[in-house]
Amino acid sequence: MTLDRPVQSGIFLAGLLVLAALDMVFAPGPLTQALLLAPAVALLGLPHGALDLPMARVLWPLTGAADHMLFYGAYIGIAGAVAALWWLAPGLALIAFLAYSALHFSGDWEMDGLLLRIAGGLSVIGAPALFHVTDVVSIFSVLSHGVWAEPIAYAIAVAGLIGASLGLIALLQMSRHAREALLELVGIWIGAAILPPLLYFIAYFCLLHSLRHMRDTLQALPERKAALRAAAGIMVVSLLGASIALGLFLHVDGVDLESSVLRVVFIGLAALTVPHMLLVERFRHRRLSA
Ligand SMILES: CC1=C(/C=C/C(C)=C/C=C/C(C)=C/C=C/C=C(C)/C=C/C=C(C)/C=C/C2=C(C)CCCC2(C)C)C(C)(C)CCC1
Ligand SMILES: [Fe+2]
Repeated sequence: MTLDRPVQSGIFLAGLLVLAALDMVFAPGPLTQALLLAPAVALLGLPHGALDLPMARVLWPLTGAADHMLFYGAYIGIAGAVAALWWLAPGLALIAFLAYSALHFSGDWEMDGLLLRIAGGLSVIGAPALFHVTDVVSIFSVLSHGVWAEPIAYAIAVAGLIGASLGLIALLQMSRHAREALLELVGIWIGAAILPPLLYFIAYFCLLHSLRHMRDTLQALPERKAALRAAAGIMVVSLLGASIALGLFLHVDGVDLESSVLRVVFIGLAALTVPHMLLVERFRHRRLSA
């Protein structure tokens, strides 16, 4: 299966339709949404990061156990430093998370030129806050323990507006790239408008970002079967880590289930994103200059 661009856009749009139908029929509350988010991210989102190990093996000659230990240590060390920032300065950590996420997600439109790249990155993060600011503020409050949740949500709504304006400018230029990106950007804006933020995030992150990244990375890796085997091992370790973190929040901290799930998912992703981004950008450069 080649999973070309029209297929990728189609999977995303079909996912949005399914989630919209689910939302209309069952109207899941915040706890159910969080309980849908966790397995979706675990099954469809985490694997794209699990390919970081095979990617690193292409970037550096990780031959023996010592090289691997060094890589794991650096990866977990960086992720741990980000998690510590959430502990020490949750408001700052949330701002940084949203900023570097917009940058990372903009890579999904890398092939469409700078204007659409910025439009995509800002729209993904800002669109839900523009339509559902109260829901976004309450999720941010859980993540940042209430610190700056409201101004941050309003700030990303403004970023979303800028993203939409840049997208419109790009569309008016009517380039081939703009036409290809059009369906995805329209999907993002309609999805963010009609779906609760967490369901919208499942559709974008699991069905567009993660699938596109996995397809591009697997195509660029020399040995796909070995890469998938390595990624499977990493998945097992990551899921074990996430379960331990969830248990700690629930039993040691006594936080309720919904808040615990939101923290494990988003703070976990925030921590993994920094080493993930560093690797992805390096790999991208290598691919482009090859
Ligand atoms: C290799 C390795 C590993 C693993 C790793 C992994 C597995 C990774 C992953 C990674 C990943 C997987 C990443 C991801 C990312 C994500 C992101 C970046 C996200 C973001 C998000 C956001 C930003 C959101 C926002 C919001 C909210 C929160 C609410 C609603 C609304 C909105 C949507 C706006 C380990 C550690 C084991 C070891 C060492 C080595
Ligand atoms: Fe990613």
